[in-house]
Amino acid sequence: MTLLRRRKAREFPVSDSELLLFGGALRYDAPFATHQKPLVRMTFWAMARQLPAMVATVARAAWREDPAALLTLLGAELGQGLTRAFGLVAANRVLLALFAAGPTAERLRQALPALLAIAVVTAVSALLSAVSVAAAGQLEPKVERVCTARFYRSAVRVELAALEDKEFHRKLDAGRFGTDSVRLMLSSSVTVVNALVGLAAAAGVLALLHPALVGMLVLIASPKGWGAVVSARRQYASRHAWIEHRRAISVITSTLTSQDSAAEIRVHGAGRMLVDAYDDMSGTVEQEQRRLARAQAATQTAASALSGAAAVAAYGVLWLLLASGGMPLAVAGTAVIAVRSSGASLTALVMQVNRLYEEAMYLGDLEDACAAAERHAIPTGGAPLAAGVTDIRLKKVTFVYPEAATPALCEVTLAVPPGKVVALVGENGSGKTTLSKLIAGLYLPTSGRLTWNGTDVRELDRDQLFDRVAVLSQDFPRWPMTARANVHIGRPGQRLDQARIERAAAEADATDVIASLPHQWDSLVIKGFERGTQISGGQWQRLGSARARYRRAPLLIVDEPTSALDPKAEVEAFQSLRTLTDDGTTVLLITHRLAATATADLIYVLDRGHLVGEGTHEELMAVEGGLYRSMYELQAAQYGIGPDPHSGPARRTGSPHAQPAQT
Ligand SMILES: Nc1ncnc2c1ncn2[C@@H]1O[C@H](COP(=O)(O)OP(=O)(O)OP(=O)(O)O)[C@@H](O)[C@H]1O
Repeated sequence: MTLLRRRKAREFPVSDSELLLFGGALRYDAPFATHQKPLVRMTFWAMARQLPAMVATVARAAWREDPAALLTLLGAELGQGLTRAFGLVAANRVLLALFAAGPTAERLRQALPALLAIAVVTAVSALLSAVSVAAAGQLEPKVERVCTARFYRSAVRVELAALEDKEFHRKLDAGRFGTDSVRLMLSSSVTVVNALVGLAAAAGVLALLHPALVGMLVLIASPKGWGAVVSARRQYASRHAWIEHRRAISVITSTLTSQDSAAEIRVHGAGRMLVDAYDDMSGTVEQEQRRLARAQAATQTAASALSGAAAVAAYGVLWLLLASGGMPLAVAGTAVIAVRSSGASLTALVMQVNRLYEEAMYLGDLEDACAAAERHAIPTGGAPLAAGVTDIRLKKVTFVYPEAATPALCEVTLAVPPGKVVALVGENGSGKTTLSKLIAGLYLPTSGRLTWNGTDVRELDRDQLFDRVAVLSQDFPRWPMTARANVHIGRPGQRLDQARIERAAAEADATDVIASLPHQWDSLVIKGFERGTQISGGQWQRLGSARARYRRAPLLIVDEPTSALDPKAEVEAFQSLRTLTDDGTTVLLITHRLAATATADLIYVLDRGHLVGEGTHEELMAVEGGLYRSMYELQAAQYGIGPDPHSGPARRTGSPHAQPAQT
């Protein structure tokens, strides 16, 4: 340990190919990587000092989930320690009987009860070991499941605004790597406890037999312990170093057989260059492994030599004690057995302390992430929201993204009348998507008031609000599941209803897409798996639309719902949106296709976060020099159409906002 502590952290060579292809070693940018350097620099004894705290952390987690299993596990481990102590005492009795004076048959008869005791103790120890394995098997997955579920449950309830904070996001991301740490720590803790109890049992028995024997145990075991610590630390540091080279190798080799790079690999000759790079990088790994093996062999030899010298010294003292009559032969024999069995416990202890310390860091991340996620959680409960109605109003709503210099929305005042198609238009970055996210309750206004049915969104029960909203965003999730599950996940709280799924697909014009899949609804819409297939962007858009329709929410927010559709499908998609209002659904439509917004009941025009116009298409077109009119005319000129698009069915009602508010 001192050896590694005194030396500066070893720099491992980077191959020429890594320099050429990656500009140096290929290091992760992931949050867990930040632990690797401190871990390698940490001394063994500093880690060992934290051992009680680490074992206590994992014991607390286990106690919370299954106290009975934890007690069984502890009992079994302590019991094994006791059986080891009894075993040594019994071995001592056997040796006493065997070394006593008298005929051999008599001595054997005298040793028989102790021999039987050894057999019983061995059986009990095996039984306790089985109990320990069973209890650990019950406890480990349970503790892992509960910790993981707690983390993900907290993570999915975090306010969207909190996720904008890079530091918070990093913390949350780091938590993911701690989800299996608690299980690994539990298993390491069991080994550590087992080794400690074993060592304590051996030391206790030896102290009872003769105080000098404890010193002898320490003397012989110390060089072995030193060797184990140095080897474990070196192996650990080396693994972290060559893992970077391994990673670089696997990044390269994965491209060699990939379909995406197949053409360039052949035509450009990239394959030859990458295979040569593989050779070069593997050489670096081999070199590091050779160095490690030589260093480990040297340490092992030094530890064995020291241990041998210590053994000679200790056995010399033993000889003197025996010769002077200060110690019976049987006691010396027992000491030899105890020393030999303690060696294995010591090595296991050293190996697991490193492991425990590393996992404790990840578990610390998990605890931090859960605590942070709970601090930023969307509140549960709040004012109830009446069913169905979607009377939504914004009064002087301003919204600034965390860490943003300027507001995304400035003092926006508008109303979303129920059962209408309301369009949000404006140039890129004008605030349309942000506004829709505020209406959906995903962000809370920085200032101003946003109400649903007269209640401020800050006071509302947000779960009830979410329940009233369906979202079809530009970048809607493409779930790596079956086509059926991709639609059903739109309303996961209700029982899967195949007839409703098919209706939603028909409304979204997705029936033909499903029919064309190799296993229809059971097809996995992800490539590389059995029943898996890849579908096009437009087909995905229809599946996403089916999901939003399956949800059947009073407010449907659609953000560029047709960007991947062909022209015919696009016209049909906009027409079918209008039919949704038949059953009172409010549609909030965000699109740059102004021919489609022209048929909306009400259009809001945004410009750099400000509301600069509202009204029907005709009203907004009547505003000379207005933003809407200029945008529309620009698009119309491209397609050669006039001011009245007639591209979809006419609105069935007049404008709810007769006053154009172009500013
Ligand atoms: N997560 C974010 N963090 C910080 N700023 C953001 C974030 N999302 C959007 N913005 C900024 O807020 C402003 C409004 O963006 P928003 O996405 O609402 O515009 P948009 O009108 O929907 O644009 P587009 O037509 O390109 O989809 C832009 O200046 C954008 O850069």
